[in-house]
Amino acid sequence: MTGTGLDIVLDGVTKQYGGRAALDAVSFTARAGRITGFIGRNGAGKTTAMRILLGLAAADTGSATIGGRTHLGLPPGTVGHLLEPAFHPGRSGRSHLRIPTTALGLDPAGIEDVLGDVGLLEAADRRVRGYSLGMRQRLGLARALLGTPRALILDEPTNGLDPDGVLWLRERLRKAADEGVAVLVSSHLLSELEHLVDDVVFLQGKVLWQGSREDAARESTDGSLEQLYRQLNGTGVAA
Ligand SMILES: Nc1ncnc2c1ncn2[C@@H]1O[C@H](COP(=O)(O)OP(=O)(O)OP(=O)(O)O)[C@@H](O)[C@H]1O
Repeated sequence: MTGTGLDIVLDGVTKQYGGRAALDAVSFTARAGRITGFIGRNGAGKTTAMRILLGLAAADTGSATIGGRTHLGLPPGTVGHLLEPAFHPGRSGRSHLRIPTTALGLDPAGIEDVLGDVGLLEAADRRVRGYSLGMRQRLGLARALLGTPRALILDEPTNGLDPDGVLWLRERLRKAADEGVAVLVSSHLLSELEHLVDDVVFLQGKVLWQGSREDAARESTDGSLEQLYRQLNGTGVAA
């Protein structure tokens, strides 16, 4: 189960690293009850924006809020996230879920639910060192879905997933959005996002374009996100 949603809002966020702007006055809203695709080249600032939303990096100017509050001001467990997941290779998948479950005071039965959800029940007691890339990604998603998150922030969630995993994720994120959760998902796979998102934000340090999937289809000369990406970047090369 996921909880009723909260808008994810970046408002005029600028972030510089070594005098170069990774984000330049970036503003967008990923609305509750919708899936927002976050699209951009390598180095476009997607991860930086997500790190700022999660309180892992500080904006130089502007604000990053979820339901009107910064991440620090939210009750623990409000935001499920998948961002460069790190696991202890010597611990089992299940034990990686026990820690946040205890810390957040969640019902331990939820661990079995999410393990079943991501298809890791059989492998749950094996050490993560023996997991494939896709299994690690599933474990990261299980952690993001624990409890009743009201917003989901997922950086490249389809990385390493097999076709079953991709299809499962698509349905799971739609279910979350239908329950009112705000879902912000970055991906390099434009074709994957075609089938997933309600709204899109094209980022290249600045917001190049944002709007609904329907508006994107109207803007794109052939209706696809891939073509709109080409138009915005003035290039024949897709991400
Ligand atoms: N901690 C850091 N120190 C210095 N520069 C950084 C740091 N984090 C990000 N950057 C720089 O900020 C810019 C944006 O990086 P970011 O990782 O946010 O992009 P991205 O869109 O997530 O890229 P990718 O698709 O490759 O994951 C890049 O130029 C990157 O080198």
